[in-house]
Amino acid sequence: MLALGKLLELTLAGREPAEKTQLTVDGVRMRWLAEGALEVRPPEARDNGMDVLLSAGIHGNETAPIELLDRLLHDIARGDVKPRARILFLFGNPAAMRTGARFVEEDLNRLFNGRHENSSGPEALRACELEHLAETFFSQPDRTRLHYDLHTAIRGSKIEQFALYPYKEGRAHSREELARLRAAGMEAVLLQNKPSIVFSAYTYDRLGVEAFTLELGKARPFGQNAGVNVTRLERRLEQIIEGTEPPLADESLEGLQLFSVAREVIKHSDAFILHLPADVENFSELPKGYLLAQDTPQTRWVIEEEGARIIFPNPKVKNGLRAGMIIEPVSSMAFA
Ligand SMILES: O=C(O)CCC(=O)N[C@@H](CCC(=O)O)C(=O)O
Ligand SMILES: [Zn+2]
Repeated sequence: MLALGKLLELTLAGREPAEKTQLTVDGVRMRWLAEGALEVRPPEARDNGMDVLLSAGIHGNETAPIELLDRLLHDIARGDVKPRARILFLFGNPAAMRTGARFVEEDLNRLFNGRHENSSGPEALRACELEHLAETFFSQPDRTRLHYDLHTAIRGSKIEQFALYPYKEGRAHSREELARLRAAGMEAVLLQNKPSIVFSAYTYDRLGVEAFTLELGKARPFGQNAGVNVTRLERRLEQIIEGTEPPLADESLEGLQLFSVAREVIKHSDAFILHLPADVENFSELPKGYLLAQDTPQTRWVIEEEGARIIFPNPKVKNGLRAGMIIEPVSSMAFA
């Protein structure tokens, strides 16, 4: 296999490849761009006009998606997968991946859309670099643009695999993309209703990409991901890359649950208390009237929404950051 197919090995070892560009037997060009960043380009005659950014390891301890991208890249380097799309593979936070930690100094996925400018640690520099890599990759005109930022969650979940769909004022969420997510095995989509500072929100908002954060299961160390079933996503990614995907208009949304964000719970101070058990699962239901969290001075989050659920509860985040999201169901009729 071509040495550049071993991007994960290079990244974990903190090494640069001796040769920065290599060609597969099928004439697919692989180009190492920076640490954890590799561009794959089909021969011009085979290029189908699609640009796909696949990122993982934005949180260093979320290894199942990293292993998935590693397998895809091996298959391309061996010539077993023959891309018709241009692809940018990104391993987001190599330093955190090397230590198996979510981050080194601060959460990389809270530093996009300009937030990195207020900070100077390793993650701020990396967020800036990732923005530039994505911007350059998506700078070619008149191409179809897709970004899947792959994650696993800190806790278990009542709905195992789901996507978060960023928001931009005046831009509609796409039914075809929802159908593609369903076909890729996602069981739910959370439709955001305000701008955000995560990586997928940057590519969606600033670069006009159809972009999503995908949650694939529970975070575990390398080699311990047998419980995270990414088969449907992996097959779909191969189809997207090879340009063999069935027409999206024919795909149904059946089985896809839709939610929207009712409220974000922001931790303001060290006095923040979250009234949930430590092992609560994502998508757990919250009854009306329930005191979910409190903070000073006199800030209380009491559940008012019908059918409310919690995702990503985390009282340990830094002050000023999201400590959970209260979400509510949305009818899929809007996309009928
Ligand atoms: O399990 C958790 O609490 C966090 C899992 C995770 O990393 N989720 C992403 C979601 C990004 C988004 O809002 O699109 C994150 O929190 O960065
Ligand atoms: Zn994550």
